[in-house]
Amino acid sequence: MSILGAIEAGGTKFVCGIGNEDGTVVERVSFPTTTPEETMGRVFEFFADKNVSAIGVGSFGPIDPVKGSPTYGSITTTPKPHWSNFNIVNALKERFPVPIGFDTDVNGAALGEYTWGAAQGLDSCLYITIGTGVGAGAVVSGELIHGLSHPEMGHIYVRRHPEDTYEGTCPYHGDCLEGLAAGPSLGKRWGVAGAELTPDHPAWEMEAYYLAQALMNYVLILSPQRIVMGGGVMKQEQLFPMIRKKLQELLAGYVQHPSLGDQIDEFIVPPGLGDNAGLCGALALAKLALAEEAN
Ligand SMILES: Nc1ncnc2c1ncn2[C@@H]1O[C@H](COP(=O)(O)OP(=O)(O)OP(=O)(O)O)[C@@H](O)[C@H]1O
Ligand SMILES: [Zn+2]
Repeated sequence: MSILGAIEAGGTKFVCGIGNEDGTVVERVSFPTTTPEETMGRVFEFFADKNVSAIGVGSFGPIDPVKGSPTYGSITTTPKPHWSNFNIVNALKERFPVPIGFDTDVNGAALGEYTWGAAQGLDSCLYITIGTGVGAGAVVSGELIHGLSHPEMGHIYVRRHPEDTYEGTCPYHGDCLEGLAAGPSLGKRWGVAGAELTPDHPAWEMEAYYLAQALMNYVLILSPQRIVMGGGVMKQEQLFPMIRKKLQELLAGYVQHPSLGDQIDEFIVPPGLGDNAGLCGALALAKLALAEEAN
């Protein structure tokens, strides 16, 4: 079996790992994201003696994941200092002459859940993370979604909760989904970090209201067979039943399917790969790159 390399390239930290085609991670390291030179130096050092057959990168964005585009492989317009227009794929290729898979962190996580996790055996799934930001990726008919670039499903507009006067944190849109529902918005709205709010706090009803609206839009547009919800905020397990119920209320019976009815507990689920969802996602991108190279 081939040895595969995985890089979860986050805006705060990078996680590098080694694994195999079963989705098993055998070694991992993590370090803070500083400058591209320093951070990639540590990546090169980690993989130098690992003899990997392919490397997958699940990256923070926005990125250019469209093969054939002149800027394919780069992080494009990030406000993060030094990383704008940095081409990760080219940097890796210069060092390691193996297939490199590259996609958004959330497209990677969707592929990982589809390949080894909570969406195994299905044709489609959507993965959404509610963390420092909100992002979602999807597999549809067995393929990751790309287009002009990649979907940005965390920045959709949602109807405002009647009792919410908070302006929203998104630097681009103010009160888009990410602005109203990502982890930092909880702290700013309620004056206490999300992790400190008790499970019966009204914050969670509002949070579920926003997330259920987002899920309704994804159901109506993509019709995924399963929705996997991860990220720091979804550690609040009470959100799952609240989101399922609100989604059913919002859909109001318009889309008829058992997954939206009495089987909704299996439709909206936590990551099957747990806290490894991100790294396994990158591993799945490596596996895909290796398979594409063979074709
Ligand atoms: N138990 C918790 N309950 C509620 N919010 C939490 C909890 N744990 C973490 N958070 C919030 O989740 C956010 C961090 O999310 P996460 O751990 O997914 O990190 P991240 O990788 O930085 O996020 P992103 O994927 O957006 O880059 C913070 O805003 C934090 O306040
Ligand atoms: Zn936004």
